[in-house]
Amino acid sequence: MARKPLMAGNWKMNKLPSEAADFFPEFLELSKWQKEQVDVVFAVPATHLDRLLDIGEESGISFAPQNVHWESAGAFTGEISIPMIQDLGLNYALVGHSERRQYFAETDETVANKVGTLLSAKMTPIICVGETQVERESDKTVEVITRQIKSFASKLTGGDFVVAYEPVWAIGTGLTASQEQAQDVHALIRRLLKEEIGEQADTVRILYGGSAKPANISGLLAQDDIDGALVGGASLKPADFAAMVQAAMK
Ligand SMILES: O=C[C@H](O)COP(=O)(O)O
Repeated sequence: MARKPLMAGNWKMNKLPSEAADFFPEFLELSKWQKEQVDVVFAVPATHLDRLLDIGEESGISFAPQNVHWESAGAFTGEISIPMIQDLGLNYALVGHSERRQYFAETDETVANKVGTLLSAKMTPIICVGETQVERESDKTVEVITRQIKSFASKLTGGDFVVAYEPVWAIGTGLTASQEQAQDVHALIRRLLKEEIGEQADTVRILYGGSAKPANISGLLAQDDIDGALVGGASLKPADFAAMVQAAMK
């Protein structure tokens, strides 16, 4: 089944709000991005979102928060709600990134709650899963990915969502999963989704993340179940991310 590729940048905690807009003219010029061919999303710090609305409107780029809370409002100091994001007119939100799981005590349960609230709000979660180096070396990759996918499966009651497979050992390390390693886990994720949601699993986009860059993106995108990428470091450089979006248009 042909799925429209999705190239997502994750800026993490980088760039100042006043610098953010400067990125896009160069990116658009270099990428010659055709929005009919590839979707482009940038997950940026929440402080940047409001400033980027005009660029999103003019270009068709989607902007997204890197995290949201599952409750709609209340006494949750420091958190951002899904209605706040929707009020800006945004559609995507990143959830369950391994850095949130590792440093901010995000659990399978909180990820599932966020997925449920986003889907109820008709938004599109980009749900991150992935094993650590210790888990891979002890042959626990299948077990961990299965647990993570099943943890939010009961929330998948309709609506669009994206899964990002990010082996934790490949994030920001320069180590990339080989095309075969990545394809094996992507195929596993699609099989697990099929058990939960049937044939709709064939329409779900599964992104690869972990030291994806211009030099390795084409090989990854050539795999049957790799429908795009979630890109950290290389998404901070207009020329690098432009080259990756171009690779996804071929
Ligand atoms: O969300 C993006 C990932 O954590 C990948 O980051 P990276 O491309 O810098 O390895």
